Amino acid sequence: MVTFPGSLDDRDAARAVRAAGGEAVALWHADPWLHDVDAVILPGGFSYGDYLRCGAIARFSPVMASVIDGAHNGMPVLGICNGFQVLCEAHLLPGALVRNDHQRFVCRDQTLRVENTRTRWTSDYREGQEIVVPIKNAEGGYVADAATLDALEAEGRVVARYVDGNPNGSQRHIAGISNEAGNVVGLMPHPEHAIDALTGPGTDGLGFFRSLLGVPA
Ligand SMILES: NC(=O)CC[C@H](N)C(=O)O
Repeated sequence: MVTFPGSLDDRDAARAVRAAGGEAVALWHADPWLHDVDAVILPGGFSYGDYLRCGAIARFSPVMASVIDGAHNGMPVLGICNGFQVLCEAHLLPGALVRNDHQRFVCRDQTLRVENTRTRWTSDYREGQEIVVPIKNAEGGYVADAATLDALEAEGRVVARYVDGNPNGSQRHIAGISNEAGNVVGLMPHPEHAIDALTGPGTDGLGFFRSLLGVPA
């Protein structure tokens, strides 16, 4: 997983990878070499202090040129929260994330419905499964033009949707989407904070990391 200046959840993402049975490799924003990893996670946080727009500066980090190349060649990439913002800024995913409609930072446990299990990051879930993971952001409202939203729905690329209330005004309650090939996924809530019943709302988040490893539930 990549650390940008201002990343916050890189170590939790690494811990989630290890908890799922994988090996976590630390990547640095200024180093374009991906160290032969099999997949990349862009973690949550406040890359470059959220200046300009969340993710807008991180998108130009040296490492992102390699991530973009890899993503186009089928490498699995998961962007969590700030990572989702970076993926949209990098045009690996369509649309944008804007300030929450209520203009406040939100931090709570959130129920999601997993809508698409045919991605590299969601195959461990059942279609329609409801999971609870934390959400914590200021700019989490997913927006796109109507044609893009219709295409995402028609192609089954809405990966997860908010249930029990929309925490940020996201259009069509979208919590996460994938690219056409399903190797790139962006998710606003934080599955890496729900991998240990002792500290999280449960272990529902582990499925994202297990999916990648093909570990059966
Ligand atoms: N938890 C996060 O990754 C926060 C993302 C971003 N800094 C925001 O507030 O929207």
